[in-house]
Amino acid sequence: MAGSVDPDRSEWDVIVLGGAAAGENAAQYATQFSGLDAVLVEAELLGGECSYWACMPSKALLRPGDVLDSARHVPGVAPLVAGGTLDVPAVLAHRDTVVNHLDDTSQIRWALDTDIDVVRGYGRLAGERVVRVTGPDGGIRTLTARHAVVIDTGSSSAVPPIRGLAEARPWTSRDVTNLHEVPRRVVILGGGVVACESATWLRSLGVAELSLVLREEGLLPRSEPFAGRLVGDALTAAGVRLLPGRTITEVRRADPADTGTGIPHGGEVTCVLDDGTTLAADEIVVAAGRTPNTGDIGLSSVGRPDGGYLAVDNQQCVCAVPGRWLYAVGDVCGRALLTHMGKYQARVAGEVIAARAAGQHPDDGEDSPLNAAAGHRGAPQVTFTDPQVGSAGLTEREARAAGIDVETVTYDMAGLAGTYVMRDDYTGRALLVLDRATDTVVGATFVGPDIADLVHAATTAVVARIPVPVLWHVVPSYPTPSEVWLRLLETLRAQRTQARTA
Ligand SMILES: Cc1cc2nc3c(=O)[nH]c(=O)nc-3n(C[C@H](O)[C@H](O)[C@H](O)COP(=O)(O)OP(=O)(O)OC[C@H]3O[C@@H](n4cnc5c(N)ncnc54)[C@H](O)[C@@H]3O)c2cc1C
Ligand SMILES: NC(=O)c1ccc[n+]([C@@H]2O[C@H](COP(=O)([O-])OP(=O)(O)OC[C@H]3O[C@@H](n4cnc5c(N)ncnc54)[C@H](O)[C@@H]3O)[C@@H](O)[C@H]2O)c1
Repeated sequence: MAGSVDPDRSEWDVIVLGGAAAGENAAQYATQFSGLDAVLVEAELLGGECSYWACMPSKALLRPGDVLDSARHVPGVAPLVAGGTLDVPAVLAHRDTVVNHLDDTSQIRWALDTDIDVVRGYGRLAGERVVRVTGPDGGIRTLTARHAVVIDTGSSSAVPPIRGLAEARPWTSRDVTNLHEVPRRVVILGGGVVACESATWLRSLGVAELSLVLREEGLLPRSEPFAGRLVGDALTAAGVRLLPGRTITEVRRADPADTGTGIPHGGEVTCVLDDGTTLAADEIVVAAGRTPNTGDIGLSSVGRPDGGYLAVDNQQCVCAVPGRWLYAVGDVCGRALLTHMGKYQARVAGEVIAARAAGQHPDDGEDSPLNAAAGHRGAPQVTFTDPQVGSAGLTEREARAAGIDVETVTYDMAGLAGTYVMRDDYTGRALLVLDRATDTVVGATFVGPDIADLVHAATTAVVARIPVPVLWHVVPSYPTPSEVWLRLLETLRAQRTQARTA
């Protein structure tokens, strides 16, 4: 579907460069009650990476394996699924439905229904409040913003400079989320979130030989160490080979080919490891972090270096650009590479833009609704592995690095009535990180099946700085996994009593 606009129009109040979910939110929040108008400039598909090549397809691929595994551990249900495997074509067809068959018609319709215009093409800044767009036909349009430009150009898979790797045309997150053929043997480079989630669905879809090569000693290096251990134990039990403390030094593929997204990009791949051993596979997946899409968006035209993450203040205004007209939201800021955090930043940026356009000077005090510091204090994340890993706020390591007087408390998630009735093999653990000085929770991590929804309570506790004595009055329902909060408080009290009497 084409964009909406009069091809001769060249001026809007707000221009959003990059039409992912965060950019859509920035446009919506800037315009909805202000009388301002906005345009989204999008080079590929409105909705961005999350909708088509990241969160949504990955969760569609993970859910069937999760359900099957749960069923295998519920007495009375287990015999119904014994020996069963996933219907792979049906799983991939459902994934295609979830990504709208890579068609953004419904997103364009949402934008137009919300009175937000869309220009298709690749945009670059060309001076203060000016964006130059190269359209699909090669034509160039110059757009001017009366008030603000918001950058939401996102990030792409980083491909490390390993000899032969780029030439071998490895799968990136776009291929592994949009796979159309399941390779028999796969090597994954990386041990972070993309590596662990991809390993989980590839194994459930039937990859026979799956190896993870990670340079750290444990998986999920940004999480609490016990999270990586529990996910690693489960992957190993599922037959995945973990190669911790290893890197790939060279990749060889005789016949790399542009076969299309999610189809093996050629024949056999040979990976040479740093200990001299080799791994043969039908595909290699690079899951080695992200690179911000800032190398070719005209930053030098506004006095900023091309490339790298964009430093922003707590109202998402790009630092060191005079006049407070340039904002950035989402992965390009490098603050938290998560869809919900990008959208949160966008809500703040949009309202700040509307307020400033109305001649106001929006309060940027720490707990003001127009300051994004509070939300980042409790930033939540769920990694949809088996077991899931959910967290909010700081890890113990981060809290200590921030100079906090740290106290921790941990509890075995299997010791709860709510998890006991859930399945016959429940394994999990919870950890709270507390600030002794304020007696508040500054971080929390939960690991276990179906813990995703525990995280929001933790986010609330961290963001609202709820004191521990008040948390005693926040009563969890019985029998649910939320009872872990009560058990953590009881354990904390016992620890403190013991420390006083020791
Ligand atoms: C496999 C995978 C799974 C993930 N799962 C989750 C999850 O479950 N939950 C979660 O919260 N996060 C998840 N993430 C992270 C999430 O996808 C990103 O944080 C999110 O997509 C970032 O959104 P964004 O707004 O920064 O931009 P992006 O989604 O990266 O999109 C940027 C948009 O800008 C466009 N663009 C770029 N340059 C230009 C230009 N010059 N002109 C015009 N348009 C341009 C692009 O075409 C694109 O549409 C996952 C990531 C991956 C890789
Ligand atoms: N469920 C979710 O919320 C979800 C799911 C997927 C991705 N994401 C987001 O996407 C982002 C990207 O995920 P990711 O897993 O790619 O990144 P990551 O930062 O989580 O992990 C990157 C991994 O690659 C390794 N690595 C990096 N450079 C390397 C090199 N040169 N050689 C060898 N190994 C190297 C790192 O050591 C690490 O193990 C994350 O920040 C995450 O927030 C979120």
